[in-house]
Amino acid sequence: MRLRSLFVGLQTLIGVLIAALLIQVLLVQWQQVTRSDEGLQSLRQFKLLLVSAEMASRERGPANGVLGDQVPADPGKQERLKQARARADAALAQVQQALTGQPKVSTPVRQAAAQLERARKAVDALAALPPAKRDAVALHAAVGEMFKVIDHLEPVALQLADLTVQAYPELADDITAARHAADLRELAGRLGSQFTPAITARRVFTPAERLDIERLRGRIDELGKLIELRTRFIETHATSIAAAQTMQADYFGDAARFIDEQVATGSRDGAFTVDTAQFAARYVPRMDAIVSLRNTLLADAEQSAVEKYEGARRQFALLAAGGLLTLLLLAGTVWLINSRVVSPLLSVTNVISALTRGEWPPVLNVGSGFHEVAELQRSTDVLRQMSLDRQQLEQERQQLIEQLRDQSNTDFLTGLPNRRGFYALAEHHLISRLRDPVPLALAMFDLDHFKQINDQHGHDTGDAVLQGVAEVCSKLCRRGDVVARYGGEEFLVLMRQCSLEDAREQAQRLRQGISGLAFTGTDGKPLRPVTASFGVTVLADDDTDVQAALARADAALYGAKRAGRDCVMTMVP
Ligand SMILES: Nc1nc2c(ncn2[C@@H]2O[C@H](COP(=O)(O)OP(=O)(O)OP(=O)(O)O)[C@@H](O)[C@H]2O)c(=O)[nH]1
Repeated sequence: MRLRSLFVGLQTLIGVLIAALLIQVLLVQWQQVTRSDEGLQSLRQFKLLLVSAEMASRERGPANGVLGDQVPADPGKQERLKQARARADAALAQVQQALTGQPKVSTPVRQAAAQLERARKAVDALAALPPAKRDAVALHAAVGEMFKVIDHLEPVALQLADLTVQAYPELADDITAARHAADLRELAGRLGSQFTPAITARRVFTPAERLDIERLRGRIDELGKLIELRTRFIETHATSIAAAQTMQADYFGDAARFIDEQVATGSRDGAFTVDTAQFAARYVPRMDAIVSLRNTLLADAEQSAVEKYEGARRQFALLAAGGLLTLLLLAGTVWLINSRVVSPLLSVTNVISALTRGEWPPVLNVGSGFHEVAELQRSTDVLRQMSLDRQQLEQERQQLIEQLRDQSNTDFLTGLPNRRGFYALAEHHLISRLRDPVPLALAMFDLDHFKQINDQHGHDTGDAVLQGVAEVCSKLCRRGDVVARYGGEEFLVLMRQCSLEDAREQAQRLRQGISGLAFTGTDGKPLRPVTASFGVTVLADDDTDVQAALARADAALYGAKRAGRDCVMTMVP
């Protein structure tokens, strides 16, 4: 596997794993935030619900006042009832609005509101009768209708309390104690209502009233103990503990003693020393401590819930930021390792591979990696540079060899192939003849009395004559024919596709061309015409080299010299 693929694959895998883990953690944390938010909403709804139950409960006091009065009732009492009803309506409307979209809990609240309307009608109908016609049973029935309102609200309170505790288990004591306090306020109110008929008629309790009063007092005591137990464990909120102590002193101390006195009077002779208004003025304010405890417990619980909710949100934000930072760091690390380690290593590998294959190595970007990698790049670049130098030297050496070979095959004076060059070219022609059999002819010529030119006009003039002869012969010969200087003033012409007769004629043309040349001596006077003697032959079909043909041409040349020079002699194989 290639290094880059491995690297990219591994990094992708790690990135995906980290991202998956991060998403999982964020999801869990977000659920915590959502749960805390929902719990907080439930707690606030719970609070509103308890307030609305309290308001509905409080309405019974002024209702009792009107029911115990003349017809028409005292305007002050009627006004108090009106205000109490308005407060109850407002509280119920508020809780109904808060519960919108939650049919499970909003329906019972709606039913409670409807029940309250029914109870009010019953109260109003009874209050319209003369006092003599308002018997105990009718009064009980009217007040009972009002109690039913609370019966509708109680399960909702329980449900909202449960939802709150599910989100905030640590607030279980606060919430339960608050619920107990609300129940206590309700029962305390009901207890007070139990005295109204007896006090109004200044009579002893009926057995049913006595039973209800005792039952209520028993439940009230029980709730008092439960509240004490719950609040004992609430250590974080000193305000709640203080409110609980105040409630114990106010209600279970002062109010309980007052109730004891009234119970004793109602059980003994019914000679109450207070009327209903005085009873209410003495008793009702003591219940405020219960409401205060409930409110304090809920306020403390809400404060804790808000803190926890904010904490969950903060933690989520921290986790999200941390996760994002981790991913960014990972991406940065990947980029850094890729650009500073992997890529430089791959470029070094490419260079070394090219070097080992003997190819031209690619350019290396030195210094793009970390210190150690850059060191490796520098070393590799030195190797690369050395290899380039070596290859350049090798090229130059090859060029030099070529040049030397050319020089060793060429006559430096005339530029014609020398003897060595002639043999090489002749061999090439002979090899070609194996594939393509064509007749080859050979002419050898020698300048006549050349020594005299040297002697009379000097070597430079002799050289100029040799160059002039070489030039005219090259011009007169066809392309592909070989004109060479065999040595001294002796030349060779190898002619392709040429019979002996054709060769002889070509030799004549060359001879005439040479004799037609005009040279000037060192003294500025023209030289006498230069002539040459020619020996011509053809190569035999089975000749594998030019030696035999050279010997015949030489012999024919010798013949031409003996025949008086400046002529052409031929010899057949
Ligand atoms: N200037 C010059 N002279 C050369 C060169 N090579 C050979 N020679 C001269 O050519 C002359 C050849 O003389 P010979 O062999 O006696 O021949 P010749 O004088 O031409 O007489 P024949 O061949 O018998 O006609 C010598 O004097 C050589 O020194 C050269 O490259 N330049």
